[in-house]
Amino acid sequence: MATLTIQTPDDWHLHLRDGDMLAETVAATARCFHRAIVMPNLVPPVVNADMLIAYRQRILDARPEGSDFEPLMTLFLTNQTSAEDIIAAKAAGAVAAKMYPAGATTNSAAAVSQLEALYPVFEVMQQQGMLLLVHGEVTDQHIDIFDREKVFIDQKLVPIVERFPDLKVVFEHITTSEAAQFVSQASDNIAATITPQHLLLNRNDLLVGGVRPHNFCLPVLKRNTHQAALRDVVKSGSAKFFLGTDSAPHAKEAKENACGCAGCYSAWSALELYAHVFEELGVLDKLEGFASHYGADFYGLPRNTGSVTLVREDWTIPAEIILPNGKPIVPFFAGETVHWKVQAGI
Ligand SMILES: NC(=O)N[C@@H](CC(=O)O)C(=O)O
Ligand SMILES: [Zn+2]
Ligand SMILES: [Zn+2]
Repeated sequence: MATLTIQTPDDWHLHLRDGDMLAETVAATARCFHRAIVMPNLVPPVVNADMLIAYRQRILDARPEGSDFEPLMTLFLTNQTSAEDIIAAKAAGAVAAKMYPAGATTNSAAAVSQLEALYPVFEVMQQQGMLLLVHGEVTDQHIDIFDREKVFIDQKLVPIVERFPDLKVVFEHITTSEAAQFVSQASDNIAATITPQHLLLNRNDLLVGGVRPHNFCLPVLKRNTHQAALRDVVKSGSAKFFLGTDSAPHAKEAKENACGCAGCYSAWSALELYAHVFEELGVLDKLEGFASHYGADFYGLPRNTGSVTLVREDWTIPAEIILPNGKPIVPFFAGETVHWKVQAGI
């Protein structure tokens, strides 16, 4: 049987949620990832050091027996975030701060409405060596949803990168050829995460033959030429692009809804789906760099010491997962057959 062993990977973009959900989400990620960058878009969001410390503890408490999973915490930027907040968050162990344009995505109502007003905060982050993570979409009513990432680059990201050349920026969950090109050509302080869904799917998978709410995430899936551009950059093996699942669970009833939530719960199959893509591209040998090396290197953290083995074996992603509160979640790719499986018990 074919197997593939790689250094233990990390997930550089993850939503664990809170409360009851943590028992499910922490275990699902800890089955193969040692660390994860934990997104702060709770309700209310994680806006200060005290909230960050308390949230981190709730995550640690939810770890399965024997797990050494390590959450890497992030601060949610708002119009009110101050230099002191950044310094306190850093002292509390935050590795990054997350910038959502207000209203861009799930639970971002409290986020930033005037990006330029945050420049003094970026200045302090640059000094402190704290990374800036961005959800890169503008929110202007008149900008088409398929163009929101591209416009964000020109209007928002280029000025930030020019003004703060020493600030490390992760352009999260990129979805377009423009973003792939921008990051490729930018300085070494700019990198990007790529999700499994944006490598596997394009907007036909969202809309042809009926609306597929479980393929709906933000930034929304784009046309196949953009998907191809993302596949090209991972195929190239560039260290500027690394694994960030953006696994983002929502209750089934919130996804299968007249106003369905954005987010794909991919933690059950994420590493396997990346392996599937890398195999299709004929570059399985490049999975380890993408999943286990480049993210840690960019964040300035040590690479993991353990290893994870994937076995080439067909299995089917469950149709539903029942949460401790009895509510079902439909995982990403539910009912589909995946050809790789992470070996259990490592
Ligand atoms: N990606 C998504 O579609 N949703 C994320 C938020 C985000 O990462 O933008 C969520 O928190 O549900
Ligand atoms: Zn986002
Ligand atoms: Zn996300």
